[in-house]
Amino acid sequence: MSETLIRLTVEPLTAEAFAPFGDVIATADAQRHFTINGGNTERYHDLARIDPGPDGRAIVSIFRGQPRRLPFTVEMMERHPLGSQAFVPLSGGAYLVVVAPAGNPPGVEDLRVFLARGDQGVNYACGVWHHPLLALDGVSDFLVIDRAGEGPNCDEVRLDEAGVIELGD
Ligand SMILES: NC(=O)N[C@@H](O)C(=O)O
Ligand code: NI
Repeated sequence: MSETLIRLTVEPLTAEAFAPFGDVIATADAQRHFTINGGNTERYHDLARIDPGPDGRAIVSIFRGQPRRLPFTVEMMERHPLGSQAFVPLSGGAYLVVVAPAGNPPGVEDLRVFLARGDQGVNYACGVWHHPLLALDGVSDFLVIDRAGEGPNCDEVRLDEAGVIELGD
């Protein structure tokens, strides 16, 4: 395995940029919102395509992530071939999202890195490669919606070349 460490570019998370990988769950990106409850509440409607697959069941969990130290070296990626996986921050801190298109195992050149705000969630579409949770600002809770059911639903790959994430210039 090469010892090359490539510095990865970090992009701000936007629905447009993330569209090839899934959905951004945020009020600012709602295609549709409307007032309910007699005017008390605004519903930001249908923000993500939750896909537990034909034989699965959507479940809701909470992940309590320890903060990652920067610079962070991305050495592996994973995917869930049988269902989507959504992360919605509950603690309000920023976090990192590292993804690559579904399909063949990615190389470091295929990685996209996004810095997500604490008011943005993400939903990885079925089979999209991603790095496991990368919380930044302290111990962080995330509501997670993904699949329970039969069959292996987590493939992991090690990258031939690692990528390094640093924030700031
Ligand atoms: N393994 C697990 O449930 N977590 C990962 O899928 C992840 O994306 O954090
Ligand atoms: Ni995952």
